[in-house]
Amino acid sequence: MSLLSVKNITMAFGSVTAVDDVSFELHAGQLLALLGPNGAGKSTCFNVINGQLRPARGSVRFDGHEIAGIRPRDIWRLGVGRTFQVSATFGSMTVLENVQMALLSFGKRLFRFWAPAAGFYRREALALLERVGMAGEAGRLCGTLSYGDVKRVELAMALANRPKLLLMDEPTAGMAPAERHAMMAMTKRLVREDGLAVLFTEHSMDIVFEFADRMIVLARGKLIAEGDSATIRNDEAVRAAYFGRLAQPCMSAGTGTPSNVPLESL
Ligand SMILES: Nc1ncnc2c1ncn2[C@@H]1O[C@H](COP(=O)(O)OP(=O)(O)OP(=O)(O)O)[C@@H](O)[C@H]1O
Repeated sequence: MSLLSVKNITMAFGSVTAVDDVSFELHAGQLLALLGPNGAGKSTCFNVINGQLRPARGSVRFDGHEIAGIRPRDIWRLGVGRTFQVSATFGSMTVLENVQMALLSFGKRLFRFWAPAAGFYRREALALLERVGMAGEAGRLCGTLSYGDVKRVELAMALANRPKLLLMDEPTAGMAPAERHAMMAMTKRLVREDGLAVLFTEHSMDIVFEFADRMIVLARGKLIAEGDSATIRNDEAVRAAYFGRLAQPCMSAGTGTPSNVPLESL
């Protein structure tokens, strides 16, 4: 059975239908890429799933619960985590303290009265940092880390909630090529080892084709294709609506780095 089942969701802003009757499924232990050109509706889809937007129509079922329209915090509590494009860490706190804060935030709901005695989850925080390859940097201030290392800490923080589903918004944006590769390899390991489900947006097609188990493609709010990399590469609708634009590689918003590589070169 699917962990996440999105059925016929529609979301409009005035006259713009940002997401138009979109349905897809995601299973535990899968890495699913949500693709589409700028303005296709990817962020809107994310925001519907994490509760920031209530869809006009449709259903979002997660782990046996209908979550469309319920509060983001309640969705988070059910096990939907999220990483953001903008940094969510405190630069003046250490790597360890940032992760301890995330654990405290989660722990409060389970051990509200025990939290002060919990040693601020030092051991648990170190274990999470170990998983993302950052235990050796535990004592450093987050503000002194490289961009790629901040992203690793953010991943550890997102894992503190023990999510079953992680939404990752352009996890490799702004990273150097080697960092991008390492980040996605680590994410894939978590997916395989923990049975985590990951839904991610990504403008770098080389990353998507290398790491995603499956991909879905939106164009002007509609889901136009779904499948593995071979299916997506050869899909005429995708080439026309999305990859056709790659003949002139565009720049990824905010990063100033080339966001796409031509389909022909993959
Ligand atoms: N809060 C809003 N108010 C009005 N229009 C919005 C709002 N959010 C999104 N839109 C519109 O909905 C459409 C889909 O936007 P969305 O941000 O979901 O696309 P996207 O695929 O995430 O784009 P990008 O890759 O550029 O982030 C766009 O036409 C956008 O202008």
